[in-house]
Amino acid sequence: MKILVIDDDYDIGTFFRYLLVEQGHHIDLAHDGKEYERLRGQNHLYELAFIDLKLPDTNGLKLLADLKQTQPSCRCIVMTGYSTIDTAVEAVKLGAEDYIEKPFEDISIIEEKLQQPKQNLEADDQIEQAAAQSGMIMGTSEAMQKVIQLAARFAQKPLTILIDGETGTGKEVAARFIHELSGLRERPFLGVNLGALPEQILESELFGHEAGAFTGAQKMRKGYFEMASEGTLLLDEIGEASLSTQVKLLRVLESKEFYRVGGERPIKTQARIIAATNQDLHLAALAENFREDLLYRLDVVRLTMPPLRERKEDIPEISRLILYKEISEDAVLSEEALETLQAHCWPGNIRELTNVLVRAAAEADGKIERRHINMRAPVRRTAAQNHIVSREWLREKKQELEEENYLSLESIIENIRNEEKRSVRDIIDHALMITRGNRREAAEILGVNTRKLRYWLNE
Ligand SMILES: Nc1ncnc2c1ncn2[C@@H]1O[C@H](COP(=O)(O)OP(=O)(O)OP(=O)(O)O)[C@@H](O)[C@H]1O
Repeated sequence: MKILVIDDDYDIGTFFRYLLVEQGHHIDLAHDGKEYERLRGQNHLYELAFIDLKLPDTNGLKLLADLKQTQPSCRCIVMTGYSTIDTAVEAVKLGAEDYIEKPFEDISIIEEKLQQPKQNLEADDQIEQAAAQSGMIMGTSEAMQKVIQLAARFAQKPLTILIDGETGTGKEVAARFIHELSGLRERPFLGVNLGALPEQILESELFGHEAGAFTGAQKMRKGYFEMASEGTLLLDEIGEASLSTQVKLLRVLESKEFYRVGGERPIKTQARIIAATNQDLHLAALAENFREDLLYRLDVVRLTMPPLRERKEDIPEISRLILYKEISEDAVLSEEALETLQAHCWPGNIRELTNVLVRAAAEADGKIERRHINMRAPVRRTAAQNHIVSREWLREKKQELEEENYLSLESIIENIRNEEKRSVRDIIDHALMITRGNRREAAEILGVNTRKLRYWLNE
């Protein structure tokens, strides 16, 4: 095999040469960017490259990107110290097959890389299987394929994964998918919704409690961290966690240890943590509603689930499979019905699509036509709508509101509008501040395109 090793440490070069030449491989060494350029000029074709990320005259990521561009079939493994794990994650996103940490604990990890990787077919099979087990419909859209590839690359690494995306996009399904792919599938997968429980109950749910820790705690009980130990723990709706829960989570992520409520003995956890949120945690951190240090711990690998409106080509397959699963294999959609589904913007994403399909199937009792598709979820009527609204009642309400605020209705509305504008401006200002005025990056943080941001700025 023809192998390229890029590392400024001469000892590492010697080590590789000794190991690889002895096994009959051909090896080229580059100690910096300049030597890489020289080899590049000689048009060698490599099957495998080991690339150190820290080089004296350039960045290993740059060389990796160049190598992947000029020789896409060359498998690249980056070498990194644990402190540069973020860069290693970046490298995998750029196309590196894997990263290995230096110093090498034993050489088997390098020898493993000398074997041909698992056939793509086999890897594809594993992905299909994990999708089936987790109930994830993958579709073929580019947006979703990117997420799946990224998930597959990181599933087996002991890294924390943050999954974000709008409500109903399948964050929980994706977490199960990762668990299935991770090699932990025989171990437990547990999910806990951090927004659903009051603070004190949540603490004992997460960490467990000792017998007698509080009134009613008659027996010792294990918490999620303990039950999921060695498996996967999904911290769902992490953006809803109170600041004090955030502190406790940070402590566990840092030390891999926790105490049961009322306990004195630290308990170790190996649980692989996946966090999910539909909030922009970076904005929440800016507003000081989310701890930055915790965000940094969680946001090692981020998967952003695409909204359904950005994967409209997947709607036929998703609809067909949902109907098959939820209704029957005979339930079918007419062409027009499908067109209607593809034209909708789906603010509630796949959850909303499921509800719409189930309602339509109930109404159609056979082939689903356009007329059976009703996007609007049943709207809960407000008190005012149920009231037989009289002029009298309206006048009274208006008066009540104006007296409460010491202002006319018109001024109240004006104030609300100004207040809204001010908070939007604050958010945009902050986004520009942390990106040092880079509009493209700021727009990315805010989840809009640069044209929209420009429009907002003009506004
Ligand atoms: N890719 C998918 N394949 C099949 N079903 C999906 C997919 N994505 C979402 N769903 C279905 O949509 C519903 C919502 O999914 P899920 O709970 O994973 O979304 P979520 O992003 O975690 O939502 P929320 O933020 O509101 O908790 C579930 O019924 C789930 O089965």
